[in-house]
Amino acid sequence: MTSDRHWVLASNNAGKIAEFNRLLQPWGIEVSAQKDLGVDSPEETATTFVENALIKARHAARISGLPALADDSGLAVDALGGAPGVYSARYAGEPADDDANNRKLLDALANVPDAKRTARFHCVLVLMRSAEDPIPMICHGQWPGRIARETTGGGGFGYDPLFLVPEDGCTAAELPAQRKAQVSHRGRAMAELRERLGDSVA
Ligand SMILES: O=P(O)(O)OP(=O)(O)OP(=O)(O)OC[C@H]1O[C@@H](n2cnc3c(O)ncnc32)[C@H](O)[C@@H]1O
Ligand SMILES: [Mg+2]
Repeated sequence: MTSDRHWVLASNNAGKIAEFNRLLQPWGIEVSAQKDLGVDSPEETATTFVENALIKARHAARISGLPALADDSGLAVDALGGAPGVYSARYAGEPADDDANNRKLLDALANVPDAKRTARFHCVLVLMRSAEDPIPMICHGQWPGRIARETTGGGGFGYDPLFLVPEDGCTAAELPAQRKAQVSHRGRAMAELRERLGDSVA
């Protein structure tokens, strides 16, 4: 297990970084966002969340010399055969634009009835103790929900304003940050990581 108390967070997404800072706060580990350590974003060339997360973690660990935590995540919509999936960030093209992605998703689902608008967020986390770590720790969280017919709410990021959370009766963008951190795909993956790290974190 890692004993290093300073990790690099291998993400450039401000929304994710805020969620990780909240989730990691009780762990007693200092976490730096990769850009604060001069680490750029690698190209996400793979077709799986797992491989893209490995690419991000390995790149950040190599350049920073620190243990690296990466998240590759996305929205899988059943009526679209799992799209946008690993391409969620660039669904409407590059550079990534959350509003354009949400508009494209609404257009794609325009003729899909409510009962068939089911979807889930996936989050794959990778923790690499070093760039050469031969046994990266890989955790997966999922969050089932439904795609709304219009955007609602100002919190979160990405597809949150379109993602209806059945138990809460609102979109993810309307949830308090603390609640999203508990129940989301990212929160669930982090809970798995926390459990597997056991006594090696506070
Ligand atoms: O690669 P990094 O730098 O971490 O940032 P990114 O935004 O490019 O991250 P991904 O490649 O993992 O793409 C994930 C996309 O999936 C969507 N997404 C993931 N988690 C989400 C969440 O909690 N709420 C809303 N949308 C989310 C959102 O569009 C993200 O841009
Ligand atoms: Mg990305």
